[in-house]
Amino acid sequence: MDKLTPSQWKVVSKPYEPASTIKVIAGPGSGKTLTLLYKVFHLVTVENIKPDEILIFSLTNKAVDNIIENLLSVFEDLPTSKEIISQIGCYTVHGLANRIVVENEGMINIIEEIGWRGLMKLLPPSKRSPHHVKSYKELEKVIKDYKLNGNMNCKIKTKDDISIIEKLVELMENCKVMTNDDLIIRAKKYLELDCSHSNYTSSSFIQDIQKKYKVVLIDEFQDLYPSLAPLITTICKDKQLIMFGDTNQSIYEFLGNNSQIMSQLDNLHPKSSTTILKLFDNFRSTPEIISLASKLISPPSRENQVHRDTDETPSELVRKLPCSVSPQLLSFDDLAAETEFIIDKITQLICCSAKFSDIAILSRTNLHLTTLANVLKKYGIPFQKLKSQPDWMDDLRIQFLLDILKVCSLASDERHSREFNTSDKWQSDFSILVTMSAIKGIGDASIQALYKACRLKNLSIWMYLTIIPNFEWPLGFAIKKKVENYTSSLFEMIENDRIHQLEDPLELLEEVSNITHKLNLNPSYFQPMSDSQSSLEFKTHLQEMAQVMKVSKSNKPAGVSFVKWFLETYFDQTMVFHQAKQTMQTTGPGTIKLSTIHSAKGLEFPIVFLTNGSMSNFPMDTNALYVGMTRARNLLYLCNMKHQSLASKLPSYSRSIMSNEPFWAYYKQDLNRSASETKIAVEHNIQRYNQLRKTFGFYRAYSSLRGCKSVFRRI
Ligand SMILES: Nc1ncnc2c1ncn2[C@@H]1O[C@H](COP(=O)(O)OP(=O)(O)OP(=O)(O)O)[C@@H](O)[C@H]1O
Repeated sequence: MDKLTPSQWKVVSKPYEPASTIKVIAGPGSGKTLTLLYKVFHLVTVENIKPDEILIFSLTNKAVDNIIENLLSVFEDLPTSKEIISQIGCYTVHGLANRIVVENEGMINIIEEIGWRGLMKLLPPSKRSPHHVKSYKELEKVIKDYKLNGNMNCKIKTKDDISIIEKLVELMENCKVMTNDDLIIRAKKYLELDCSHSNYTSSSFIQDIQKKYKVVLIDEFQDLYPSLAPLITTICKDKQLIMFGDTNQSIYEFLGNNSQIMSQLDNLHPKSSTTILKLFDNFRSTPEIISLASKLISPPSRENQVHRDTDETPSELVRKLPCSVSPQLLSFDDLAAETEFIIDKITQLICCSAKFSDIAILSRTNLHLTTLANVLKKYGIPFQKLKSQPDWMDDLRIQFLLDILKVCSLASDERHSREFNTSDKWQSDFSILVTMSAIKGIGDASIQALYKACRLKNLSIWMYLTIIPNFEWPLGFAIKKKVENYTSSLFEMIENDRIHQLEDPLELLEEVSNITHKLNLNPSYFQPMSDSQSSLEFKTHLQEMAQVMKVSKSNKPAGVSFVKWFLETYFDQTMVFHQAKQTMQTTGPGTIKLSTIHSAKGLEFPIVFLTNGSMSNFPMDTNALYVGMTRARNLLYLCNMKHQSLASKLPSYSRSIMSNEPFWAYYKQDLNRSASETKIAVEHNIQRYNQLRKTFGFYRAYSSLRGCKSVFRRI
């Protein structure tokens, strides 16, 4: 721990005190995460706080992954390190809420794109006009507004409209379909249920939160938004709350103003038990990068100023020496010119001392990253997309398979409880509507007529289809045939309870894929997945899903059906698996990282390309730009970045990066790499680059690159 600075040590050594708050304000690269990790170490080894009395949470999976991974190295010298870490509670806010709700309600559905599209089918055509709700995204917003405010979005205002939305909300309720906001509200409700006033026995996790945890650490407090406040304040009250953050890196303002929740957290414990500390240093970026990035942020406000108790002064801000290369601001006429510049620059860097794994390309949109990924692929440059969740979970075809699994599992449960009037009797409806909506030829009118008939008979859709003779169904002959095909494809799984007998993940996946194959699905429902790479991509995603199923199988408790266990826990299991896989990938030959700025939060890279993509006419949000810039340790290239604070401060080109030997010596030292052979290599590197430049055909791009010609001439 001797490497901690005095200001970091001040945070770490502050004694444990119940019902108190330590707020640590810390700029990018100041060692916030490192200090949090050592704080946990100190709590366990010096303050006698047990690991299972510590709860850490953050908003993003990335931040949580980062903490878990680094805790291992902080505790590695202790013989029981793995055991200690497994006892510390480390969650995203939604992961924690999910655990509370699932422990109390069993399987729930967090609604995704395919679910919203299914719900959209229940809107009468007249309500799907530009004057009403024209896309599933709009429906999502209308329902969110309705649930939050009880009143309607301006597009839906008549009584008739309201009753339609009410019915959709009721369907969601019955089928335990939740948005992320619902999840948070529901978790808070369970936390507040008082055992003494009801028959309710709180789950073990709730008891842990209420009674066991003594210290709650929040990383990246600037990411919290107002609707999380009730849950978070309930969890943190009367514990020692230690929170780390930097308001300049607040990039979730679209979810609500961070200052609202912060004022509630700031006032959670009495002022006399609240300490504000600050970390000053920047260990990450070169002074050149920091100097440009600091132009974006306003000077610290009085409240955030140096705390009386700190030993250091802000003048100690930058720990690294100048590197002699300034960040470069470039503008391009079109996307092709920008991407060719990036490829050319990567070629130069790789021909010097950089590895692919040193480089990150950050953009604000996923769409732009996909374009860049295609270009990298074309040039054979290895890359990896950093995502908050793995690609397979975003694949609509996989979401469909998961929905079929849910139909089978839930409808089979309903079959068991037919005699009893349990609340579970409707739960399969949502997944049935979603999956039926994807079948070729079953139109919205049929779906609506069927759903209405089920409501009239007070039966779930599956019960209606299996109990009521088909001549009573309010459907035309051709549609009846399709619906019959649907029920007969699923019949064996549900009515004979085969779904709960299948214990082998691959067998289960095979059977459910066969069912899907029989359903004659409408390919347009799964757009934009219909291109030539699509089936290869699907195969990869299926393999990844199968791997997660195997992990799930390996930790399934006895006496629970595999499908139930998998559906309840696959989200958490996937995250563990995803994280392990990303760590493994860093040890290979190296890949360039592609990431949105949001997904790159909390990470650092030796070289960063920050691009605004096709949004070049729109200035980037200041905080997002600040976060992006401060991910870079040594080299920063800003492409098409329009911002008032940067425009007039365009630095001139630095000398060619390839022949800048002092820089490469600096670079290797910064990354603890051997400094030998730098000198001999320069000529050779330039030759190698020239060869690659010819192979890649950069001369063609040369004429279309504006502002970059000078770089080529100097080589
Ligand atoms: N006391 C220290 N001595 C040497 N290096 C340090 C020290 N503290 C932090 N670092 C290094 O500084 C870099 C940034 O640290 P860290 O990732 O913890 O910063 P952060 O404040 O969480 O940044 P951000 O807010 O941008 O996520 C890391 O490479 C870390 O190892």
